[in-house]
Amino acid sequence: MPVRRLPSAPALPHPAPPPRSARSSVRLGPSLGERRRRRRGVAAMASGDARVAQIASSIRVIPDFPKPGIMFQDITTLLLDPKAFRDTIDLFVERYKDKGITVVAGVEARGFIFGPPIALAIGAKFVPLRKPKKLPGAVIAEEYSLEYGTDKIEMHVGAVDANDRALVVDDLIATGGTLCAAVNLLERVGAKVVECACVIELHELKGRDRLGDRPVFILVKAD
Ligand SMILES: O=P(O)(O)OC[C@H]1O[C@H](OP(=O)(O)OP(=O)(O)O)[C@H](O)[C@@H]1O
Ligand SMILES: Nc1ncnc2[nH]cnc12
Repeated sequence: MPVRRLPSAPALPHPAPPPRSARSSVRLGPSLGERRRRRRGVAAMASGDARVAQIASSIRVIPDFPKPGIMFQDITTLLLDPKAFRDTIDLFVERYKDKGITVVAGVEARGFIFGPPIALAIGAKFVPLRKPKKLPGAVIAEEYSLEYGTDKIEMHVGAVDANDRALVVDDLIATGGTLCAAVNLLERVGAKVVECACVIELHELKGRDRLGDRPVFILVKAD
């Protein structure tokens, strides 16, 4: 299998930060990490938590994938960095552990990476929202449009009910179509959607607008 070379994508994008003592206390313009993130199309969301900057710098951006013009936010490099991965899960768990959430719904495929560890840590069940024809039982389905195409997600009937308080987890919000479809599935069975949580927001695509007043929590904003 030929290996595709990605000149703009570093193999190991996690240079160790300099020791605190080596950093200047006076900032003349953006930090080196911030300049790197901006060059690569990723900006840390101003959350005030130091862990977010490291998470942002661990995400690789691949231009023109899967189509020309798309800046693909690749979270697989975040997964290569155990500290960044753990910090990502911890930040979500810290936010949701006392919110009475009974179900974490993860969207295929990348919501299956972040959703289950959050669900286990907060003592909630995990429900996979899957692409069509993958779930064996009776399902309800929602169609939606994407930044690069259309798709559908399905949920098992009976997995979630009107007594549930739900958290929807995915890696990224772009146009908001996927999260909107996920929220619709949960609300159709009467669940209360407490919040949607994503690692990355492509804020220029205004996905939040599509979700109306449903709250979305994100760690990293990308251009
Ligand atoms: O906000 P939206 O415009 O709906 O886009 C966001 C969705 O797009 C990506 O998944 P994708 O559909 O590429 O599927 P995959 O995770 O199976 O590759 C991403 O993981 C989100 O689920
Ligand atoms: N730019 C992007 N990067 C990664 N996943 C996406 N899903 C939709 N747009 C995306």
